[in-house]
Amino acid sequence: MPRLAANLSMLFTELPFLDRFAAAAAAGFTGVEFLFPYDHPVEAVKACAEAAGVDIVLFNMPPGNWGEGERGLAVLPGRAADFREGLSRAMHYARHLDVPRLHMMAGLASSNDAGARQRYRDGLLAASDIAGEAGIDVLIEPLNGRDMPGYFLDSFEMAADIIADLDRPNVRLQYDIYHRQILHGDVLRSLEVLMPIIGHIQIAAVPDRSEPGTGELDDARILRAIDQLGYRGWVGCEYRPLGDTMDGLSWRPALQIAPR
Ligand SMILES: O=C(O)C(=O)[C@H](O)CO
Ligand SMILES: [Mg+2]
Repeated sequence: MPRLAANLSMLFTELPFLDRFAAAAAAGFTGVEFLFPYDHPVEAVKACAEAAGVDIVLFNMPPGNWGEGERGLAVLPGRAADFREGLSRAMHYARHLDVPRLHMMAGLASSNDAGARQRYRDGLLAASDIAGEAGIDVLIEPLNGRDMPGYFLDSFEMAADIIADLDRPNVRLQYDIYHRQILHGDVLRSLEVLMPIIGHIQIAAVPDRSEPGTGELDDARILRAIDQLGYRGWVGCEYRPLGDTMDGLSWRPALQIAPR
């Protein structure tokens, strides 16, 4: 079964962020991911991950002013300098924390906007060049419009076309099962077709974004299919627990998932 990473931006939120690393390890996770580490000194994040003995497998590049509604800078006109500064900051954290992949959020714009598409392409090429020097992958993730209205990358087909067009081995797909089901459905077949470009997978039940096994999909069958397709990466548990995080982890044995 795939290796599960605890998303510390959604799980163990009963605790302060830096305490969540130890809680994830105590719950049997060997990997963690999160949205943004930038509110904390990189040395503190490193110390917590090392003390807990967990790998940090993914985090996001700075999204701009999240509180003001920004969800990525790449597509925004006039924000190239902010994007480059964010990329530099993400790289500092990724190098120091030995993190092999970064999610580059796109931002809010129409996917039909030619200027936004060009800015996005330029941003991905720059990120690919800089991250590639450190052996780091840059991931792009289609997000559904119910959770993120107006998000530029709102289609898995568009993401696959962009990845093919760039043809950069370190620009890969962040396949979030939750978004896939809401946007397109057809999860099992799309995992098979897209597997060659998948750099990371995330899971949450649909429609409540809760524990796997509590929604409309057969999450156990999906996780078995991911295994059978030969995926050896991580599956990020990016869900909102219905109650206490630890109580909710009973989904793992229920789906015959042993934390690895
Ligand atoms: O929203 C998601 O599913 C993500 O994984 C992004 O990184 C944050 O919005
Ligand atoms: Mg996701």
